[in-house]
Amino acid sequence: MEITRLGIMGGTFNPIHLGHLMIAEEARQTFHLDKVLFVPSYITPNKNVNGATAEQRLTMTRLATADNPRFTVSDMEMRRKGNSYTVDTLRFLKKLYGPSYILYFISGTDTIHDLHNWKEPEEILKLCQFVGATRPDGSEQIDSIIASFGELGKHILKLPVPTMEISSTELRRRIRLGLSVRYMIPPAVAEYIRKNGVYQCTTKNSKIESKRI
Ligand SMILES: Nc1ncnc2c1ncn2[C@@H]1O[C@H](COP(=O)(O)OP(=O)(O)OP(=O)(O)O)[C@@H](O)[C@H]1O
Ligand SMILES: O=C(O)c1ccc[n+]([C@@H]2O[C@H](COP(=O)([O-])O)[C@@H](O)[C@H]2O)c1
Repeated sequence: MEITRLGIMGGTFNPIHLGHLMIAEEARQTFHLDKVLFVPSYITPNKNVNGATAEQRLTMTRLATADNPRFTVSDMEMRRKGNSYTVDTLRFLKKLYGPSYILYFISGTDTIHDLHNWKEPEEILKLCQFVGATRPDGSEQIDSIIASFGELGKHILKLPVPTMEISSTELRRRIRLGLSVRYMIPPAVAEYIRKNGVYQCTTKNSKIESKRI
């Protein structure tokens, strides 16, 4: 049986940035993934999402990944609607592709810290290898979280990556204030944001805030 290693990069991607692309590429290389599927969430559980529509987040994800032949985007969570639970996405992919596919869910360490609060975390670890990007200096303590899952903890894989202090929250703030986001997001995404006025709040307060900078 020929094995295919499929990476799944789930995220709100509000907007997608170089931190996301970098960890996906590092995971692809380290775990010899054949492909990485970017899956923008429709509704991220327990997260307030504002500033861009689901459709815009999907479009930006497509623009950001278009130049990498190993990256593709799926709108499966958008089509499924409702809360985008990772266990549902993994079950769907496992059923679609069968046992010849090994699934690698790619995430940041902050995600690993929260994994116990997700829907059916043990089931998630049965369905995939759960990759957690960590700081290269090893300063993050995720061993106790790995141990807390017992035998299933072996499905959590540490991936040391260069630290990139970029977040979508900070990017939305910068865009609102008219600050540069160059070298933080792909140029095609920056262009889309500019043309469509995404995240550019037009309220009186934000104009006042901009003037102070
Ligand atoms: N700079 C980064 N380096 C490594 N991993 C990251 C980075 N930014 C986000 N991630 C990881 O990418 C995944 C998707 O993240 P998400 O789309 O929520 O982006 P975010 O920048 O964390 O967003 P927000 O600031 O809105 O919370 C998560 O698992 C998160 O841990
Ligand atoms: O399944 C869950 O319970 C669950 C809870 C929180 C987040 N997730 C998924 O984790 C990914 C990253 O989420 P976030 O909050 O970092 O944007 C995204 O694909 C979410 O759908 C999944």
